[in-house]
Amino acid sequence: MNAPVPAATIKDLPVTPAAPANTRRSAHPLPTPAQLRERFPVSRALAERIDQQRQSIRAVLNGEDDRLLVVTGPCSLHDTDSAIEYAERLAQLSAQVSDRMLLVMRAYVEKPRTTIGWKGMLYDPHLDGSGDMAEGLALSRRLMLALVELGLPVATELLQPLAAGYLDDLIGWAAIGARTSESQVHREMVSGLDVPVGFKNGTDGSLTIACDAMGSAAHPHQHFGVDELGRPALVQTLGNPDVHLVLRGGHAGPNYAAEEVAAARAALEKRGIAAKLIVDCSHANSGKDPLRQPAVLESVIDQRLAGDSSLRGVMIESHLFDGSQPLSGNLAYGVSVTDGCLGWAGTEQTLLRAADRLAGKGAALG
Ligand SMILES: O=C[C@H](O)[C@H](O)COP(=O)(O)O
Ligand SMILES: C=C(OP(=O)(O)O)C(=O)O
Repeated sequence: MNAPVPAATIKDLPVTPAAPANTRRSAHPLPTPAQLRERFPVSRALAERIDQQRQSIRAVLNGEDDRLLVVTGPCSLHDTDSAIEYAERLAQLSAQVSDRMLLVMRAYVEKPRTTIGWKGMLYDPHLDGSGDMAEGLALSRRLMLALVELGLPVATELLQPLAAGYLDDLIGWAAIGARTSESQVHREMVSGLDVPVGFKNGTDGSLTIACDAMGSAAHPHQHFGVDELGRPALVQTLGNPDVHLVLRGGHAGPNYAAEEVAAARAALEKRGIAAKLIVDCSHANSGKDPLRQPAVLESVIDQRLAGDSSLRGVMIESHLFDGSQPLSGNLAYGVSVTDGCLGWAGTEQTLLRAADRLAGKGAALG
């Protein structure tokens, strides 16, 4: 094995002649995670509350608390007012169902795209393609902080590993999306997070990549990264014990029915991974029709009531109003600008009904 090169020797190495300028990109400095955390700090009391929220989520995922974890909220956050209004309503609803459900608000500021499209508040907060990421980072952190201060845990998808350090002290639960579950870089990042993380199955429906992801993320890693000051760093991680599978359907159709859930459970058990499943009621499980999400949730409740205790949670894409709208012209308040969502009225009714059924008070839909 080669001996490490002493720092002094590295300094003395001849400088490589500058490569021709790359005309295909330009770089614009951004604040570091440390700067943004200092600008929008988490108080000690709030940090303790977030830690407690993570413990509660872990208890549900581990089956020590038999409530249903419900991650619900907009497909993407694009304006502060509607996000705050949603969080206030959700906090009120949470108080009504908290004996049967643990509600967590989706606060997604990064969107993975199949090809191209708006990538979320963090990248383009003015919604006009100007790509003001310095403002996007600040707005995302400020808004997420405001949402947690309203009382409920927040959930987000961690898409760009470099962005995680700006937000990961605020979140109670995170997802790795269907398009990135197979990525080594994302698995390494998750292995160093002190947050429960769900890996989604692939867009083709593959469970294998998510199972592989869980195996990898539960292990220690050494990987390339940046420190709090934005400097290149060797990052050493301990492995994340709180990883689990999110069933979101795939190109061949949904995967939330009892038969597919049993197959997922068997796939995990074969690898010696405890089956803690979350069903995403949206995406390929609803055929991208947001109004079909209640039927998916209903099936999950049926399966729970029939004795399937591996189903620990659900995800719902929900906003103040039904549907979605294109990102052009005057935007309607409280309507998603990415995937279609179930409106608040439908969300509240669906969750109250599910809570009643879990409490043994309601009957299945005929
Ligand atoms: O949840 C959101 C979308 O399904 C995901 O971002 C992909 O969107 P797209 O296929 O419209 O790019
Ligand atoms: C993009 C999302 O999901 P998926 O990765 O399952 O497509 C999402 O939940 O916003």
